[in-house]
Amino acid sequence: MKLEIQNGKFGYGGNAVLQDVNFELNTGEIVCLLGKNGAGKTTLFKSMLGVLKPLSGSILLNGKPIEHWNRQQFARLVGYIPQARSLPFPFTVMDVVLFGRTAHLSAFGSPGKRDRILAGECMDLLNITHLQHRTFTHLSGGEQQLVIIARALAQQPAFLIMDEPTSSLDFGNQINIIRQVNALKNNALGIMMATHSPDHAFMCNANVAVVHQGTLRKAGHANDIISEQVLKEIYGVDVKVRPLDDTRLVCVPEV
Ligand SMILES: Nc1ncnc2c1ncn2[C@@H]1O[C@H](COP(=O)(O)OP(=O)(O)OP(=O)(O)O)[C@@H](O)[C@H]1O
Repeated sequence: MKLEIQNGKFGYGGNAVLQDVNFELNTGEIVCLLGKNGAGKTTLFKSMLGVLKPLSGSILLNGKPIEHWNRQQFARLVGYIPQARSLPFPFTVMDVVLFGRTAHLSAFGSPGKRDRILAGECMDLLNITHLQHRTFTHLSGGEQQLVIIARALAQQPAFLIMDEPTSSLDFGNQINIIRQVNALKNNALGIMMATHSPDHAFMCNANVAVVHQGTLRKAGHANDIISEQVLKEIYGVDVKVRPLDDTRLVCVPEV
């Protein structure tokens, strides 16, 4: 399956944030999206999800424009993990994770035993089973983020769009999410993940796309794209890119 942008121009009220965007995400692929604050990563995601109408150009899911997809069918195939923020969900954690099953239920259906088992498995993967009876709004920001990720996993989409999923997580949970992302890729999901840590792209052996100067560019493997020069150009800081072993590179900022 393929999620594709053709000649996309995206923005607000007629003002373009990004233009000349051509891109494709395939199942079984991880693309890490880099770009400085305000570059347009969330704008790109909102456009790919059909929440923000493109100023021009097309977004296609399996060759069909996304506006022609039935919303429930689209939601079965494309999951979204928004940037961490306090969502007003006065529900239990189990209920929030079960919301991920909504697109799979019939019009008036409610989640059944299989949905609850799946929700439980997703919570297990993220080590949050002990939170299942807690009220979502009473959790810490990082705990809420893990619940939102579990909800997206319960959706069992073909594509997962993740907007800085690790930003509010402690070091251990960040690594757990990166491991989950790698496992999902092996299960043939297509994943696009915005991150402010270029090392995530090395850890995921991912492809990289960069939002910079009003467009999306440089799609290729992390080892080919992420260089000291590119990081200086994007973030304006000096970073050494060094081999950790035969295959993996790491970023070491100069301070
Ligand atoms: N609803 C909106 N109306 C008008 N302009 C907006 C709106 N949302 C975002 N913008 C502008 O679009 C630009 C891109 O914002 P966006 O949120 O896409 O950046 P980002 O790359 O996700 O940033 P960050 O890394 O800080 O999350 C910014 O200049 C922002 O001010």
